Amino acid sequence: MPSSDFHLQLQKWAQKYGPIFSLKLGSQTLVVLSGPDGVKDLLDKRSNVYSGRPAVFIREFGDDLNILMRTNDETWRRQRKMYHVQLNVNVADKYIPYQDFESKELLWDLLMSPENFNLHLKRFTTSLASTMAYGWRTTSVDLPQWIEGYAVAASQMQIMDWYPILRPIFRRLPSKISGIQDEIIRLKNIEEHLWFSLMQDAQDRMKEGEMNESFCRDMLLENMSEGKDQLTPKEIAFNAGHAWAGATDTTYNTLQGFLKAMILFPDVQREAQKEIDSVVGKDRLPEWTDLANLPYVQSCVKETLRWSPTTITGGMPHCVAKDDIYMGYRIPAGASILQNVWTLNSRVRTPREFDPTRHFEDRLSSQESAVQADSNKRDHFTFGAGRRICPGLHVADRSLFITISRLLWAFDITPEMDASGQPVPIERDAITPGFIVAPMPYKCTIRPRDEMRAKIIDSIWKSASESLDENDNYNGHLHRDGA
Ligand code: HEM
Repeated sequence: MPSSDFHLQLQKWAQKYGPIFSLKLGSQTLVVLSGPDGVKDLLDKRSNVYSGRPAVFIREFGDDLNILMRTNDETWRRQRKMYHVQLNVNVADKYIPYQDFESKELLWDLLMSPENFNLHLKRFTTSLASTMAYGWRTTSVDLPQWIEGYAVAASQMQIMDWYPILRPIFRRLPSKISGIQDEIIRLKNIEEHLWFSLMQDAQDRMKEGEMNESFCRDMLLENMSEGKDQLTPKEIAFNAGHAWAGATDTTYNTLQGFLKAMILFPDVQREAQKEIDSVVGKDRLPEWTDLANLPYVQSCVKETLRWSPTTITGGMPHCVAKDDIYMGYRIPAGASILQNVWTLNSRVRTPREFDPTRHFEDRLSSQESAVQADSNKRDHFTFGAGRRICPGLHVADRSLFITISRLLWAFDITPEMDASGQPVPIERDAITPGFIVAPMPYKCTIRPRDEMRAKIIDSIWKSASESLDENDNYNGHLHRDGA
């Protein structure tokens, strides 16, 4: 197993062994799907047996309420249903006022200090996620560090995933030898306390009559009505927390990929700006309602998700519930099923070219595209598949279109120049290691396209920020007015 560029090794193996092959990790089997048909035939069509999650060791600490990791049991079904009810295509528009507002601040931040573009993108995505999850904004980028702590602890314990037989021994190790167990318990306690206090805060604000929409508030309201699929308070607290976590890095990394593509493919940037100028004009920002009239920009969003997939191996593997046969191969019960997203997204002609025209005929939303009967026509595989497909994809579609169209309307995005006037080179395919990846840090120059646009950004942000209270938070009118 390579310690870096795992996706490239998977691609090589797919070229050698075909669209389905397996790896033996200790005593465990990992089946790798690298072709659209395998994804459709197994994860979609046989979703009754391919929708579990592998029993990774870290799940044994705490109550296993992280929906991404939980297997598809009764609790997952209720948790997932709540996501569906609150984030489906008919209700996803309720978050547009937040996307509108936060993207206005993003434009203004970039106007003021473009050299800090990465920090601004991070604040933007974190704040967007916290407003959608809880209804309050994040004005700084000091994220809870325990999320990263988890990733480190989980990777240190990977051997226990490959050899489950070692788990009882590991659990008996004195903490001064293992140390990791204590660290995980500490992180779990921090997490639990945080999710509960945030939910409590949402409840307090509801009592005070606050009107702002949020996933947490809407779950609490939904749960008050009679129904057989009630969630416990702890399940609500964890659902909200994991919506926040699920929405943050994914959107942040995807936007970093977009800016990088614009530097590397200036003709695409110009073409998209031309479309925006002819449809939207100079005097106003693009809106979600412009989607149908901006096919090239919508194609840029699709191409960003294809070209720079943050969930490069599908986020978290699925797990198969019983022995199965596919294309003559036996897939054993309990095997993990990994979506080789990098390879799946690279099956097009000239895959490392950022070419929105390949999506030009495809006006489908991410959800519609992901369930197309002809799986070869799917725009990309970055949101996963089957019953575990990302439930936040309608919200993500809106966040990405609103932000990308506005960045293109407002700015020219170009490479940074060195002292001799030459562009600082950027390695096209360099990405961070891990399972949720981002482009390796790069430099770029972001300038308003003209003086008038700079003035418009300034005045739009000034008037938007008038709707904030003394704590820089929404004052409750934001949603109702859509202002
Ligand atoms: C560009 C943005 C995003 C990308 C690329 C992305 C990608 C993914 C992927 C690949 C999965 C696993 C799918 C599978 O197992 O087949 C997933 C799961 C999930 N995503 Fe997203 N996501 C994004 C945004 C969001 C947002 C905005 C939210 C919430 C508002 C969200 C919430 C979740 C949740 C809760 C799960 C776990 C679902 C389950 O295991 O049943 N994601 N996402």
